[in-house]
Amino acid sequence: MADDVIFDISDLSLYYGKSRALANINMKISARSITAIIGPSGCGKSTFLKCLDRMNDLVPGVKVTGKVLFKGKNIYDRDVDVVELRKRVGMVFQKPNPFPMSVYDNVAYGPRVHGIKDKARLDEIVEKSLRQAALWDELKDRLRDSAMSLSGGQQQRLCIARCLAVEPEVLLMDEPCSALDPIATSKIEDLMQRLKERYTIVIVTHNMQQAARVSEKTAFFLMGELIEYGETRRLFEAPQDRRTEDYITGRFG
Ligand SMILES: Nc1ncnc2c1ncn2[C@@H]1O[C@H](COP(=O)(O)OP(=O)(O)OP(=O)(O)O)[C@@H](O)[C@H]1O
Repeated sequence: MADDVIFDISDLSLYYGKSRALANINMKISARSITAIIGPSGCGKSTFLKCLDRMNDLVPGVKVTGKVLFKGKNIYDRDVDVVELRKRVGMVFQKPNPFPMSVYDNVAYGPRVHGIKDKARLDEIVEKSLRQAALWDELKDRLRDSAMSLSGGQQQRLCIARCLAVEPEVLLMDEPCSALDPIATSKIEDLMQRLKERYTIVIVTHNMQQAARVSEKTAFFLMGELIEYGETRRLFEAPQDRRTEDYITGRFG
């Protein structure tokens, strides 16, 4: 359904200096669904993800060509406010990276930066965000504790809550479970299933079982190219490209 497309990417290429890390990517990402990005190390998964909120702008010598339409507007246009873009498109990283401050202050950080000062309003946002991240019951009596005292899985859900606090539309997740044990991983996966009713999620994962479990669509990247993209079940059960088949059956990667 065309009206469900939130990102429409065309002819996207990215160069680090002279070296091309992404080559002519064409891809449409559906709203309120989970899209998984898979592929061997160095194929450009993280680079691609970072193109969706212009995090690559921070790397010196980067050149991006092509278009990334977010709800119809090219985010690489000159008039785009990158701070506003990153509010709408949040990022969760591989290693949980809470700020060295209390649980409450971590979640209130973004809203405060965006000008919300009222204590009652902040309390409300913190509770709502922690509830959405399935952390409220665990942490409601520890709001003043340091975020660094939480377990790795709790820290990662706190980072998700911190993203949700500024009411984004998209969550980009770069291997969000790679530092977590299976129980914490399954909590994050459950959480993603609940969040996709309201948010668009794009997840980079090395774990093909995870891609198969959580996502509606999967994109397979190889050496900066998008080799195959489609419905997750179809891609894993009946890959159309030999290279996809080789990768998912473990023949290389
Ligand atoms: N800041 C950078 N400067 C120069 N080259 C970079 C930079 N970041 C990534 N690259 C190169 O771009 C290519 C793609 O890297 P990227 O991190 O996107 O791959 P990946 O698929 O996410 O890898 P992994 O699964 O190992 O995290 C690699 O060859 C990498 O060395």
